[in-house]
Amino acid sequence: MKLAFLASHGGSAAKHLVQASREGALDAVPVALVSNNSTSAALAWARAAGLRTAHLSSARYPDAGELDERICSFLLDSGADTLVLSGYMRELGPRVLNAFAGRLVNIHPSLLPRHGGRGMYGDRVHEAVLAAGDAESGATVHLVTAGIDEGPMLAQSRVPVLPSDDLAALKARVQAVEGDLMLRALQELARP
Ligand SMILES: Nc1nc2c(c(=O)[nH]1)N[C@@H](CN(C=O)c1ccc(C(=O)N[C@@H](CCC(=O)O)C(=O)O)cc1)CN2
Ligand SMILES: NCC(=O)N[C@@H]1O[C@H](COP(=O)([O-])[O-])[C@@H](O)[C@H]1O
Repeated sequence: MKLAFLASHGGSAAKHLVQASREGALDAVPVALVSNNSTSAALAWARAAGLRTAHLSSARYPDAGELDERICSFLLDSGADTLVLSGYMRELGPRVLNAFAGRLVNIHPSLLPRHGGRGMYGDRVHEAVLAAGDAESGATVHLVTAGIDEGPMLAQSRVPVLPSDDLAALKARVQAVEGDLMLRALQELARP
């Protein structure tokens, strides 16, 4: 399995997968990372880890079709056969979706289908969980399809929501389970 990643910020799940690959816990070779954020920590650690990297964004390519093509070409040229979204905050276009159909996964910081869809990302998700008074939250790994967060779910990990929780506490508890959840999902995907 040749892994590529898309990340907008820290790319923590991607970093966990790279570490697992290096330690032999995942039969995969990380090859590339793309970010829409030129100052993202993900671009920095990916470069340091020897991955091919690119900054590809709507600011550089305002035409959505051209951006989709640029991302797709870069990923295919890297030799990637599997694509992981690790906190990527933009809608993927049809070229990337088609090129990696069935081998394209995303991690979302809630128990989908609750608190997902357009506009639901990052801290907004945890704020929605707290506002709804949910007794539990967690993370979901799902296959990525055209509709935002609508693809088939591959794995979920549940955490309690405590009465004392604020945004930071809930976010930290959810993020603490994301890396191993993504690893479990990729191990399943890698199985022959
Ligand atoms: N075609 C698809 N593209 C993406 C999917 C998907 O399922 N199908 N998943 C998302 C990941 N994601 C949540 O898991 C997500 C990310 C961002 C948004 C969103 O509303 N973004 C805003 C812009 C936010 C910003 O730039 O800071 C927007 O597009 O208006 C929703 C869900 C990734 N892509
Ligand atoms: N809808 C997508 C979404 O909200 N993804 C979430 O963004 C965070 C990225 O953090 P990171 O960049 O530090 O890994 C993660 O918690 C991930 O689940």
